[in-house]
Amino acid sequence: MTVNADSSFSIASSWRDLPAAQQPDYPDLEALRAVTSELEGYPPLVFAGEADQLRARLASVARGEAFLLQGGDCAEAFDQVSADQIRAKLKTLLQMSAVLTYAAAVPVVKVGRIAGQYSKPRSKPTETRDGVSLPSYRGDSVNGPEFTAEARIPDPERLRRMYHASAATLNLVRGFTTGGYADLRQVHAWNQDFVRTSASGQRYEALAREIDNALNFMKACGADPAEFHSVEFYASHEALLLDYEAALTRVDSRSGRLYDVSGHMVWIGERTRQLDGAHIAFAASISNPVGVKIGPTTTPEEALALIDRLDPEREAGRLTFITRMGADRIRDLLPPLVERVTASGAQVAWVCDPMHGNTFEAASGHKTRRFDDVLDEVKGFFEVHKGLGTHPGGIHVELTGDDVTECVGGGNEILVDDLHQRYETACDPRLNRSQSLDLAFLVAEMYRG
Ligand SMILES: O=C[C@H](O)[C@H](O)COP(=O)(O)O
Ligand SMILES: C=C(OP(=O)(O)O)C(=O)O
Repeated sequence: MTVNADSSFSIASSWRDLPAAQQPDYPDLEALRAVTSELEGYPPLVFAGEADQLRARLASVARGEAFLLQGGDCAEAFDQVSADQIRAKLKTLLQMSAVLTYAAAVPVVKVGRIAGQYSKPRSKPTETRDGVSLPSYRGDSVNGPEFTAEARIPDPERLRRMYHASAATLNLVRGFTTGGYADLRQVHAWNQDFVRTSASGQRYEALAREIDNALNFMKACGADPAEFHSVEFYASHEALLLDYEAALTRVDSRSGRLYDVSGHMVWIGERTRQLDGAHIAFAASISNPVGVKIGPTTTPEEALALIDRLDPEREAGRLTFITRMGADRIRDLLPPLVERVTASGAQVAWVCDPMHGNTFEAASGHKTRRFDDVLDEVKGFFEVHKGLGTHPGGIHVELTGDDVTECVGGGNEILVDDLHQRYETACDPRLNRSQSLDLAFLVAEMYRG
């Protein structure tokens, strides 16, 4: 949408008159206003031109020419903004991307759930422990995870901390991805601490040797393109807290369009994608590429209505549908959606989130997911698209670079009894590094097949 600077405020805030689900109940609205008006004056975290570039990359995904790898924490946490944590996540994504690019021979668009993924929609407004009920933890951008009444009060100061944590993360990500660390000649270095202990690390090492040989061959032929020395990497998060997202929405001086400069891509979650709600109105007002989570209750009519609202011009790259049906339902629920959307002429990118439809609570009380279910949902996703002749455009996964024990199964099998060992997520269970690499190898096989 093109606007002039004067009217941008009213358009960026048109969502304010609409019902907004999952917003914090701030006790002090004056304090909220003070923080958001400061945020309005802060520098953008990303540039509109970068968001446009990602939009062009996602258009390739929608057209069947590239594959999206989108992944990162379920919930980032302020106390985990450290070089080690950020490097570990990036390393995992780079390794997965190397596997997919080389083994599936497809360009991979790399997008982190990173530098802004601090807000969580919750199923229940309260959490009860030993008979005591407190407001649910909604991500570090809202309240604290500690189970005390004080920590659970929504505090607008946390929005400012989210901005700074995102800026620091993005700064390091930019350094790593353009400053030599992501050079393809580092394929072995990304695996260094991993190869001896894990089967997936060893499998990766064999693939890295092949990549090395290919690079040497190309160099000997005189080809050493710039693309091998840095990577394009983009940041995304759920646009959940509309006060924050709106405060970071600006008019692009080049085009007069509105962009949410808190991240390159934002998505609207399964719990906030109401057609007449504030989140969809907000997403419709910005020009970033946007995603929408599509869960098992989505009807083809709803999917088409979402396209009308968010992608009225039917431009490839603008809209990504991130499906999260559950392994046992995807084969039944996805085909009618894909068929109707394809028949409508829309060019959405279809991406599979195999995490959110497969969560269960173990007897120990840990929320977990079975690696086999995750894999089966991705398999179902590929089967459906193969059957319909459409493009399985990518995966969207919750993962970490650390050796956590949050999801069960995988090559280095984690048992239900192991979950307590390193269960560190702030919200939902993530694949660890070994499980993430296992998944990348299996997805590469499916893609090739
Ligand atoms: O990550 C997604 C949601 O925030 C999460 O699944 C909600 O979890 P809950 O059902 O425990 O609230
Ligand atoms: C909340 C999330 O997912 P969904 O909206 O699909 O439940 C998420 O991806 O963090």
